Amino acid sequence: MQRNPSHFTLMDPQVCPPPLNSSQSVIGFDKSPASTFKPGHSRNNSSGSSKQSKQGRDWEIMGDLQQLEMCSAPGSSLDLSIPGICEGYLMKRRKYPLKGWHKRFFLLDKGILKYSKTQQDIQRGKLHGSLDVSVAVMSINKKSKRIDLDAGDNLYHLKPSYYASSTSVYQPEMASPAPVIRSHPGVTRKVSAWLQQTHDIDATSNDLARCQAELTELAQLIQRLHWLEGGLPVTNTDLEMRISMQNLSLEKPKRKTGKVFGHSRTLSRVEAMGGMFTSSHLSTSACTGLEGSVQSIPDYVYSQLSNPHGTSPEAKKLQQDICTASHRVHSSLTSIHEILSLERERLRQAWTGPDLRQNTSQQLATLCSTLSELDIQSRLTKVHSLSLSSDSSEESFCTVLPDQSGNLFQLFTCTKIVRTPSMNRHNQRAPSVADSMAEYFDASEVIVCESSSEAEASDESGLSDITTTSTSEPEEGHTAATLNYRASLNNAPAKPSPVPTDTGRRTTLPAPGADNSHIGIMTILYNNIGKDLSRVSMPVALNEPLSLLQRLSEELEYSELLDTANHIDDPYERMVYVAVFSISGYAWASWRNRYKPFNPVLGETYESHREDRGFHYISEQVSHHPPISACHAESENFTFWQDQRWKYKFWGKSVEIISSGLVNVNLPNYGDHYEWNKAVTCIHNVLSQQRWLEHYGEVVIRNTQSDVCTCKITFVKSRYWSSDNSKNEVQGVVLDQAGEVVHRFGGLWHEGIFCDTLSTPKCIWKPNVQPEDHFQFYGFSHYARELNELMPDLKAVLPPTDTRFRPDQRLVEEGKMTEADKKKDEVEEKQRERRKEMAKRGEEHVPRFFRKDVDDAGREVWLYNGTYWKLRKEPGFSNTENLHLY
Ligand SMILES: CC(C)CCC[C@@H](C)[C@H]1CC[C@H]2[C@@H]3CC=C4C[C@@H](O)CC[C@]4(C)[C@H]3CC[C@]12C
Repeated sequence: MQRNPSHFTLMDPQVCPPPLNSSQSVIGFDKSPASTFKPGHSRNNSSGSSKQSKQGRDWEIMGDLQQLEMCSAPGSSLDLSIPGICEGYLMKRRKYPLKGWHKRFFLLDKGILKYSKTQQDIQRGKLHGSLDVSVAVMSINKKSKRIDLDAGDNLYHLKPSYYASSTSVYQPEMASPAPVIRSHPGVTRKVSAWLQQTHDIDATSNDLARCQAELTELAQLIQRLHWLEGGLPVTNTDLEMRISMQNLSLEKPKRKTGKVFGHSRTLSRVEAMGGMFTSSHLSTSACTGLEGSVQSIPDYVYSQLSNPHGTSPEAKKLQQDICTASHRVHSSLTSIHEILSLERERLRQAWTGPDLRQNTSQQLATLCSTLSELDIQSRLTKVHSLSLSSDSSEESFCTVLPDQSGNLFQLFTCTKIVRTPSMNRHNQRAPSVADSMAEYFDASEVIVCESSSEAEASDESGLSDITTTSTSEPEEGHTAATLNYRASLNNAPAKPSPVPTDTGRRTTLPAPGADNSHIGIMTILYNNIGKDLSRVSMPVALNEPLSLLQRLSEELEYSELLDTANHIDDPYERMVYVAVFSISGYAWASWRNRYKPFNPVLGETYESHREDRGFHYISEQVSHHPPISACHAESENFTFWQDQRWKYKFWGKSVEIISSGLVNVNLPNYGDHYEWNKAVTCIHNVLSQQRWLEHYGEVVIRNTQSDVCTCKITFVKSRYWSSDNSKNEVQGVVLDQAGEVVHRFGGLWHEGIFCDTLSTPKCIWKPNVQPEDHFQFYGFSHYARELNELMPDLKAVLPPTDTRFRPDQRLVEEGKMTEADKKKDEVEEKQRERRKEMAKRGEEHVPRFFRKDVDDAGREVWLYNGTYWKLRKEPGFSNTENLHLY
């Protein structure tokens, strides 16, 4: 199996500046072991380039489109002109509303792909969306003729229209081989703008060309003159050779001869003169009279030529021509010089001017990290495809990446990971990029990651119909409604919080979050290709001081909504409150995109006993393969439980997190049992610092105890123009048995939800105000800051498996990153040893506080076994046998 990235060609060194090397790749690259980047690749090596040989069965790497382009000399058959407009119908996948493939008119112009329902719409400027292809990662599945375009902020799934439906019109222009797309992302655009302004440079090159022509003319004239005199062509070497043959010295002449040979004396004559010819003949007293200086050979020739003695009229004419030509050359060169001086001055002014000076270093830093990420990303994809080359189960997926300059594309293979039941356990394949992302996010060993084609298959099978919604496109109706909800929310009076705000707990963390912007995420993945990633320790600087178990408990931050619901007699209104509770659990996402939670080790627990809120919560990591966190909370007003497992889809720039466990709530006063799925969480631009999170898809809430009503909530995908107003929209309806809308509500999941169909329309929920210094402290809310606090009274009663005792997480909280890194390795190593030991004994880990069960629909669920709080009370964890995980 080939995993060596060494034959990777990213750019042609002859034409382009070479890509950054490891030490340059990321500005201020960190010193952590995981981030030492050793590409060791040789450039311009054919094995990684153009139309790469087949990798595996269906795999093909087309690595060097850009090279072809760049190397093509003027006049070669390759067309280097700016591509024209490319347009036509394509099928675009959408899952909500009207799930399926929809025919859309696409237009690709200057690297921007726009689409609309019809050509007329595009012409009228009525766009449905647009995407900058130059910044997108393109995956091509040759078999199913599918293209996925992931531009970080936008994700398109496309296929030619004639594949999708027989009724659709065949569009030859779209079916023809895809044109090589050249585009101009940010910097290139600026440079080209600069170049366009410098028209004079073009004039300079014209001048130069003219100069060259004149010089050629001059040379011809000289030669003609020479021949006219009956001589042979003269060159420096020629002359030198003859001089040396004559044993002539070019040194200072010893004596001065009064005799001056006329210009018609040629070297052939010199030769003929034999010993008579001395070095003094090279001293042209007629020209310089400088006895002591030795002329250069061209000077000599020139002086000979310019000697007017005994010239024929024809020779005279030639001399004149030579002079005129020389003058022309001189004036051309003068004007070139002037232009260059002017340009130099312009550049100097621009450089010393405030604009550029201020921005340059920042721009450079961004540019460098973008370049390095692209570089690494491309290599990673390539290496990844190589690592899978012996696996025959992949389909032909081809990833097209923009190169550094953004002008051209490089094609690499990506993979389809076929999901087989055996994959959940001991599978033998090499880790994939997708897995790597999964591993990276939760440091687990194997997570199933769907490829796009598989996602489609699962779509079509109706499986995860709701949860895999990745293209819940915004509707015009949504916008108008959201505007109204927003206005209502703004007008709604600020409600005093029903839970006491002063909890007596800490309001800040011991230390601010470490800056991790220098950590190249792709670099980490790249460095660990081919390794078992569970054995690779991720730099702890990427972690926030909370574990996923604690993170899940954050979904109860607005538990008062359930308290209220448990006292509402009207089932429809009750449903509204349950729905808004489910939305409130997503509010954290607008502030938390820079760090990842700690992945709990198997058997890790976390309790949250909130007397102020009237509930107690317990959670446990019940499975490591696949990672499953189970939790359970109880209060007099509700019971809340869920077991979450998630899959990742890595599209090249964004990661979609698809949770598969259901969330459950019981309201004891009415005997209700609500259950609902989770929306998809998407981390856009995951590899860069412009990362942002979005939730989208449809969530359906059912009451398993009564079919009086159901609720549908839509997390609307942001629009392509992505103004802040169109982000984070959410809207829902409560439907009665007949499917009639009883209530409507909506708003933004980070700003609040308004319901206008209640007898008194009202704002149901607004998130708590974020602390002012939240950016400094991991984006944590007041609530999140309290989660890892270890008060002395708690310390005495907690089991040693509680997350609060995790030493690495505690060190991160204290800002001691180096120690934390070391401790994290130890904790992970301990977990591996425990696993090995158990395997040796043939034992399987049995969770302590949860048991596996099967629900009415036949799904595997993890339910609380009711022992935690009892044991905690009697005999107390200090008197029980506990696991010692850290
Ligand atoms: C590059 C890194 C540092 C970016 C940050 C990644 C963050 C945003 C990712 C990493 C792990 C992710 C979490 C993994 C699992 C779940 C459970 C699911 O039911 C809701 C989403 C949630 C809670 C995810 C939210 C986003 C998350 C926290």
